[in-house]
Amino acid sequence: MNPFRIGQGYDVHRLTAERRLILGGVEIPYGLGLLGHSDADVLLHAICDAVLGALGEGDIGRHFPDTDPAYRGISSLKLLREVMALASARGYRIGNLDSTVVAQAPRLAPHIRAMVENIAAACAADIHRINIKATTTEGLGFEGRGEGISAQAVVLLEKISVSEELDV
Ligand SMILES: Nc1ccn([C@@H]2O[C@H](COP(=O)(O)O)[C@@H](O)[C@H]2O)c(=O)n1
Ligand SMILES: C[C@@]1(CO)OP(=O)(O)OP(=O)(O)OC[C@H]1O
Repeated sequence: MNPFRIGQGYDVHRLTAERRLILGGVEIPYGLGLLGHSDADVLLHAICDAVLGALGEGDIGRHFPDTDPAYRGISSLKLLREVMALASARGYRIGNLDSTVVAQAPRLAPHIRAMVENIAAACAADIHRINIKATTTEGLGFEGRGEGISAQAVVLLEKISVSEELDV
């Protein structure tokens, strides 16, 4: 049985007026927010896709269709918890998770710790297993023009050993 599974995820959402900006489950004060069927948390969507990829379970749209009213406005932390329940049912937990948010603005550094804590809690993982980076594109491309925000994530899932499950 393979003790490790690796996955990657990528997502983009458009910035628009009259939406709140939510990244990593943290509401960030900004004049614009991300457009989507859910809360459009682009970072959590990339992470969900990375976990689903590691499990060989397709992508977020397959599990939570954007045609289903049940997911309208939903907190993406709930989606991440559901994805992690699937991982746990298969006997996997987060080995480590690394991610990058690409945003020209706002400045995300002051919010990274709260995002890490939210993601660690949703994944039932130690905060030291979760890393979030932020970068601008120096004004280049759609993120640089402030039209949208993208995020990328890579996750390593590790098999929970039987002895650990039994706590012996
Ligand atoms: N939205 C952002 C983008 C970047 N940061 C922080 O600034 C550092 C430098 O970014 P560059 O794009 O100029 O390389 C970056 O490493 C982040 O720490 C940020 O907080 N919010
Ligand atoms: C998260 C879901 C939930 O319906 O909707 P959106 O917020 O539109 O996000 P996107 O990444 O475009 O598609 C995935 C959907 O599963």
